[in-house]
Amino acid sequence: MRVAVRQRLGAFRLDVAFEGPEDGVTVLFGPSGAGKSATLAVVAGLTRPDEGVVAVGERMLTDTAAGVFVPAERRRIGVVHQDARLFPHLSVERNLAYGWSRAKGERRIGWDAVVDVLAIRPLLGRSPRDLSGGERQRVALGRAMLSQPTLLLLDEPVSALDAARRGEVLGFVAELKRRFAMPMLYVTHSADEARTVGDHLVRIEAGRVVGEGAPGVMLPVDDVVGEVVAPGLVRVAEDWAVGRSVWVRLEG
Ligand SMILES: Nc1ncnc2c1ncn2[C@@H]1O[C@H](COP(=O)(O)OP(=O)(O)OP(=O)(O)O)[C@@H](O)[C@H]1O
Repeated sequence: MRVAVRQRLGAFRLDVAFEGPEDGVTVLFGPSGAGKSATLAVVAGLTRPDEGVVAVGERMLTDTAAGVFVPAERRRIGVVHQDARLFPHLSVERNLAYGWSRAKGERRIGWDAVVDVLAIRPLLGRSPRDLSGGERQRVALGRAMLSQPTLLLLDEPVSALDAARRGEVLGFVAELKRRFAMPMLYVTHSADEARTVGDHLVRIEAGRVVGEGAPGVMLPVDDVVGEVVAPGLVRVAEDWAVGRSVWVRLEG
């Protein structure tokens, strides 16, 4: 996956460029207002950048210089939002069937495989209204996967859940990745989530990429507790200090 776009949104300027693995999770993380949603909208094809490219594998989705812009509904991108957005009047099974029916061409991702990986078989006859938040997110993941996406966008998919459910759903995301090798773009403001789920982390602030790397290499120290040992120098716990690049925000 490759994203390199510029877009002016009122007074805000988005100017981001990053690449992510074709069979892993790229996490876009950063504070509120950094431009995460604006980037997702460009990738999903909901907005057109002023300039730049969005590509998944060999497939060019946006290329302003070449006049390429694949409309959102033909991008074959699955999206999971913070709130599952299931159809409340349809059973879990029919919600999944909706995703399945949206697939075009060959179905590489099987119905039973998805249902089993996400452990949602016992829920098939239920109404989304009777599900817990974590269960709803699992069904939303299933519906998105069954539409046979070539890219899965996860927009703060666990932000509305409590800590225990969060871990559980993140485990299912990891399992989907393992089972169905595909690119995923995961947006969050949480450094913790970024480390847990990401293969490649992209930190954005004020519309720009300020650092990227593998979780073991890059240390997104949003929430670090450290000791200021000299102006501009903060010592953090030893086991934190494994990375090449460390972000430390100094206060005062
Ligand atoms: N259509 C628009 N017109 C003007 N400004 C916009 C538009 N869309 C987004 N912005 C601005 O761009 C900035 C980035 O917004 P964005 O929603 O992408 O941030 P974010 O990182 O997703 O934040 P959050 O974590 O709060 O969702 C914000 O300052 C926002 O007000």
